[in-house]
Amino acid sequence: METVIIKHPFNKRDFPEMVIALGFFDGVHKGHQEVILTARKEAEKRQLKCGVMTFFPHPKEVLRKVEEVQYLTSLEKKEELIASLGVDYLFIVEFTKTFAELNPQQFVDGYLIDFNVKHVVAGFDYSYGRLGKGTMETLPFHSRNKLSYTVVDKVEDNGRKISSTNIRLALDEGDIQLVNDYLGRTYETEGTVIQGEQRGRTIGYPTANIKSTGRTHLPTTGVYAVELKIKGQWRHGVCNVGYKPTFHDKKQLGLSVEVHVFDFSGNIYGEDVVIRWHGNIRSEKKFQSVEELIEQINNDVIVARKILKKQEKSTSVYNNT
Ligand SMILES: Cc1cc2nc3c(=O)[nH]c(=O)nc-3n(C[C@H](O)[C@H](O)[C@H](O)COP(=O)(O)O)c2cc1C
Ligand SMILES: Nc1ncnc2c1ncn2[C@@H]1O[C@H](COP(=O)(O)OP(=O)(O)OP(=O)(O)O)[C@@H](O)[C@H]1O
Repeated sequence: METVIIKHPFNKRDFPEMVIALGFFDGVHKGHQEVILTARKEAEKRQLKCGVMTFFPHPKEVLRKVEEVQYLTSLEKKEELIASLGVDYLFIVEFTKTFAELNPQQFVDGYLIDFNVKHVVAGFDYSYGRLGKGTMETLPFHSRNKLSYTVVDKVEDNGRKISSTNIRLALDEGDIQLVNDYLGRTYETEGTVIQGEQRGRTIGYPTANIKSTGRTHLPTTGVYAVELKIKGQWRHGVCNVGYKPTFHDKKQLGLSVEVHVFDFSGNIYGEDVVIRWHGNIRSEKKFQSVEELIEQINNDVIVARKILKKQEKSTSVYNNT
């Protein structure tokens, strides 16, 4: 797959005729996979190349609908996932205020027709152009019938749309099961191991304190069964996301993410790591004594091992790397 970064206005380049899937695609969840795989099928049918057009940063952020978007996938991860779906071209269009001002006609002319797009695929709720005024139904009009299109029906779960927004809400509720169901793979976040307070080892549970890379959407505070990829190897563990209320009255130190890796010792400060989130165990609590906390962690480890053993039997194709 070739990735092409587009800054508006861009220097026109010749591309082969193609079918294109349109959307932001944060998380590359099951709904997105359906859209992209439909584009691939349409491309094969027409013997054309298959492209995906996405944007960066998130339009909601540029249009100030939200202060900051916490992403489900970094740009690199999104690229990797889209490539694994057999796409030929990924266009990452820099989303700026000027780009957002393009009306539907200008978007269709400048970003679809000029890219040699012949057929467009998007979901049932996709819109484009200034104020989202262009829809799939207006595409023949705006393209003077040069473009045909396929609309993908809503991919849903119990009547609820599988969407990036609903996955973020599930993370905010610590519902990892739902997150992973919607993604069709296990949720991952990237980070670096940093220095903690060095207390972990004194209570018998040394932890790797992890600072997330970029603007990652973390699960809410609580204890989780996880895998941690260290130096290329996946290891089982248990993770606490929180403020350690047993030791700190207020949220003094900010949010910490720490993983106790089972049967592991070694200095990993400064290492880049990946956390794979497998299941929620409980909420974070303030304990009256360190002994009570240790007793609870002993139990967390047992529960985490059970969850991880169970998931090993049902590993998704995405989880092989
Ligand atoms: C599995 C696990 C569960 C934890 N649960 C809690 C908790 O419920 N409440 C709390 O105050 N701290 C909890 N902690 C955080 C410990 O207080 C923390 O690991 C310890 O203070 C060491 O921190 P440090 O690595 O920054 O030195 C948990 C840690 C782990 C590994
Ligand atoms: N559940 C779904 N079923 C069918 N198409 C979908 C689904 N979710 C997204 N799409 C389509 O995938 C493309 C990318 O959508 P987009 O990036 O807006 O995802 P989203 O999950 O709807 O995001 P958000 O929650 O931010 O609205 C669009 O064409 C959109 O219509």
